[in-house]
Amino acid sequence: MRLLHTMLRVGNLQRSIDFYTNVLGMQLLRTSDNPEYKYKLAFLGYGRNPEHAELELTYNYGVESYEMGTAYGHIAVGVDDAKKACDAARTAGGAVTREAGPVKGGSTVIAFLADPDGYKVELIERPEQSSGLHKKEETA
Ligand SMILES: C[C@@H](O)C(=O)SC[C@H](NC(=O)CC[C@H](N)C(=O)O)C(=O)NCC(=O)O
Ligand code: NI
Repeated sequence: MRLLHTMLRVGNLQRSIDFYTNVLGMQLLRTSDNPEYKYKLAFLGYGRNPEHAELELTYNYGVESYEMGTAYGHIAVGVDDAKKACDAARTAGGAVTREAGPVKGGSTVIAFLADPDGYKVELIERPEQSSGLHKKEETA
């Protein structure tokens, strides 16, 4: 098996496409429209399945917002420099909700953005080289 995508329901498809491309540097991979069932899809990412997991954005005709609830956490994006990524995000109109800094209880530098619908996006600095998100992290 392999992880293919994560789906988020959004209130304005182009607004979200603009965010994930202009602010987070993703590619718009494909879109589709399903008039029978009244929804549109956009797939974005840093590459295509199966090598890269993708983000699936779903727009339901006429639905401009959703209750975020308390269950959703975040999607995470690896970056070379979290502070620079936050500065670039701000310049591109993105909202930084947690400035770059070590994760609580660890040394890996993280930051958080909010996308146009309020979904949180975690930026993790050089996850491949990080000494661990938490002091007592153990590889399973
Ligand atoms: C392309 C594939 O990755 C999909 O996820 S499409 C699956 C399809 N999605 C929708 O219907 C989206 C609109 C829906 N109103 C929603 O908000 O989820 C889906 O869930 N189909 C259900 C089925 O039983 O086919
Ligand atoms: Ni899907």
